[in-house]
Amino acid sequence: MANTKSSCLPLYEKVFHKNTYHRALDVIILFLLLCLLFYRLSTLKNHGFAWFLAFLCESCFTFIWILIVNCKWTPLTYKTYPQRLQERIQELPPVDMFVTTADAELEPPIITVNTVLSLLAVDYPVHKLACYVSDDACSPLNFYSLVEASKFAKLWVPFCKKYNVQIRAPFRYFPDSEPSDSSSGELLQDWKNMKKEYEKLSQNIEHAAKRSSLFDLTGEMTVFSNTERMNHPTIVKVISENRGGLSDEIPHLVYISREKRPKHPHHYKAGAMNVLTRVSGLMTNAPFMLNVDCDMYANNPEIVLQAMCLHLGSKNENEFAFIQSPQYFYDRPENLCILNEYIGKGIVGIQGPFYQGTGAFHRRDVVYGLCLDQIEHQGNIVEDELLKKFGNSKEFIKSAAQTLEGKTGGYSSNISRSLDEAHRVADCGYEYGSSWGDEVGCLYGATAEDNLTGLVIHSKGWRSGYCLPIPHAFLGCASPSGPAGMRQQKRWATGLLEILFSKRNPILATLIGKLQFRQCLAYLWILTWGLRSIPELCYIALPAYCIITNSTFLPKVQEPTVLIPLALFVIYKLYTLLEYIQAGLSIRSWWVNNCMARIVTTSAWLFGLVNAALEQFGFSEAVFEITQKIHRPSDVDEVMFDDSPFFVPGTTIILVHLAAWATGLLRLQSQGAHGSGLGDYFCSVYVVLCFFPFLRGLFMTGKKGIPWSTICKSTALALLFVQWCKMMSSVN
Ligand SMILES: O=c1ccn([C@@H]2O[C@H](COP(=O)(O)OP(=O)(O)O[C@H]3O[C@H](CO)[C@@H](O)[C@H](O)[C@H]3O)[C@@H](O)[C@H]2O)c(=O)[nH]1
Ligand SMILES: [Mn+2]
Repeated sequence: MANTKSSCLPLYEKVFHKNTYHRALDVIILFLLLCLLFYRLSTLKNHGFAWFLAFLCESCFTFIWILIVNCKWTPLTYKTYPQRLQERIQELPPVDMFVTTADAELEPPIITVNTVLSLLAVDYPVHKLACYVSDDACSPLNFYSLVEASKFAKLWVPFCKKYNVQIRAPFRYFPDSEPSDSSSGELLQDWKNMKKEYEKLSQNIEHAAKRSSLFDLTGEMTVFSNTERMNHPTIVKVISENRGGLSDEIPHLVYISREKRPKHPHHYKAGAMNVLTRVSGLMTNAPFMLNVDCDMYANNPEIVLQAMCLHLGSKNENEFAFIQSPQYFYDRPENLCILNEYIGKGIVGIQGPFYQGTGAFHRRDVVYGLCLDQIEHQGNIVEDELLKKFGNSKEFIKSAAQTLEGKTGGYSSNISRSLDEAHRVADCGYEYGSSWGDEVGCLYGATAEDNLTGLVIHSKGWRSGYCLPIPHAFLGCASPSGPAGMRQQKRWATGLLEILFSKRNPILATLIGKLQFRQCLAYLWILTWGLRSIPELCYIALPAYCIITNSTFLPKVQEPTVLIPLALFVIYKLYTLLEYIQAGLSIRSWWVNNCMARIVTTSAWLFGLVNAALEQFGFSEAVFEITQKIHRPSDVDEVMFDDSPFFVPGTTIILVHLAAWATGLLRLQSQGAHGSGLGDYFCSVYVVLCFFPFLRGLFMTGKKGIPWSTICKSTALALLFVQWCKMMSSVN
């Protein structure tokens, strides 16, 4: 009885967020921006170069603001009811879970192991789950760690379920989970045993890491002998197989290191994802696939149930192509928080969130290229067509046809059976002549493969869903600060521009595809990150330029029109501050992020733009540099320097403004009168405050100090700039 009743209740509901005052503020800011532009335009002929440049920059900012307002306009979230889903337990579909790792040093195996353990232990019938780990490092250490982890998992998973443990990644669970004295003796005993076992596991892995060059490559490990990271055959190993008996308490666990050969492009993460998709297609062929980066452990044990509420809950079960949960970080809880809170939820209300590369539950048939309007005629698929599309594996094609016909793969108790074929589909030549990476799977052609793949799915008319449970679904390591963080931001900026400059760009997708117009604007907001560096850099240089050339780019203090830029500045800053406070963040993190945004835009994104331009003209090739995953101490707000070019723009900006102040002061002494106004000086001081870490870095040593080589380069650039300003002022 309860069953029939529960099957009528919805599995999720839409929650529209009323945001009248956000909208009002958004519109006020837009209005002020337009006033400013109008004022500039109407007074253009009375002013010089600075005025014109300010007009150009502000036009860009207005355009970006329109994109942002569009993103934020109709926020939406979904409320899910996993307990209702659980009451229909027999109907739960299988889910394949993918973890990608690519470097045993930058991505320590213990982190990957924790992610895998958290996935193996989620609240979902174990025999409906399979976990596939792709190791692009081809590291025996990774394999060894996973084998050890699977032994530990056989204790850990039952323990988590027995005591309903909330955080199922042991490295996050143990430090602060000691049961209180009042808890049952059994729990205390079990907890202590588990802790001891986990310590043993991490020690084993640590020891193995220390002697990893001397790994004993015998037995199971012989496959790793004579392998190099970029030159080795496919390795697929079933680490743990769930044969469906009662004693099998953990899901299937499979290790995959796809074939790599020096002359074959491997397409980085996208390539790894496609191999995972094919191997899992042969072994378990679940209709849904979750993928996470190796550092993104499942923080909410209900996450699979939550996502399934969305996938299975819509009336025709065809609403969403994928369900995305936002990225959050355990070591920097505030990072990305604002982005997820306002822009993220806003995009959910348009066509759905972007695919973020991790924390997403994809429908397998959509990944295989299914369009929304093809659902009706899934029945008649010709084998030849399939061969052309999916490559030359009869077995894989059989499974793909099943998927496209909507027949969900049943539970596979014997996955080792498919091992031979699995090796074949993971070979580096398998994709030649097929549609993998082009029409099928994760798409190639941009280092931001996630955005590209999601965009193409949206272009086919699909929507995506958003899963925002409490506690957060997945938590990972925050982006590092300093040079490594800059490299990551640069890769993103480049990768996003690669999409913008490609034939898959959102504008074409709206014109000839099914991408909604507002979703197109949302994509433009993210894809143009790299382009923003130019107006931002110009605007930051403007106050210095004006002070040096004794001109101004703002109305005089006594003119009433000065109120427009003043109001814009004050309202915008207070507005963003309010957003932080509403999200429960501190004023300090608001200020730090405000400064970091300026620094990243003018350095990492600038180099991202240069990089993307070079690629367009064939001078450089896209690479995916892996980001280091480490536990960081809490002084992460500090900007760390090295001699990479990333820190040249910031240092130059500081030097240029200091030079401007000196020029201004000298002029004040000699002439008294002044062409630049208070506004120019105020802006200059504000810029210096934003780039304060660089000012401090000039006088510090070690990682917090700017190296001499950078200072020299920046001084040369700053001198050039000052010289150019002088030239300009003598022309006028
Ligand atoms: O050749 C490669 C390179 C990377 N990876 C994996 O890709 C994931 C992401 O790499 P990471 O260095 O952590 O990059 P991030 O910039 O942190 O990743 C973000 O940005 C990527 C590109 O936009 C997305 O793919 C990611 O999901 C998203 O978290 C990791 O699990 C890597 O192991 C591979 O499997 N093979
Ligand atoms: Mn990452």
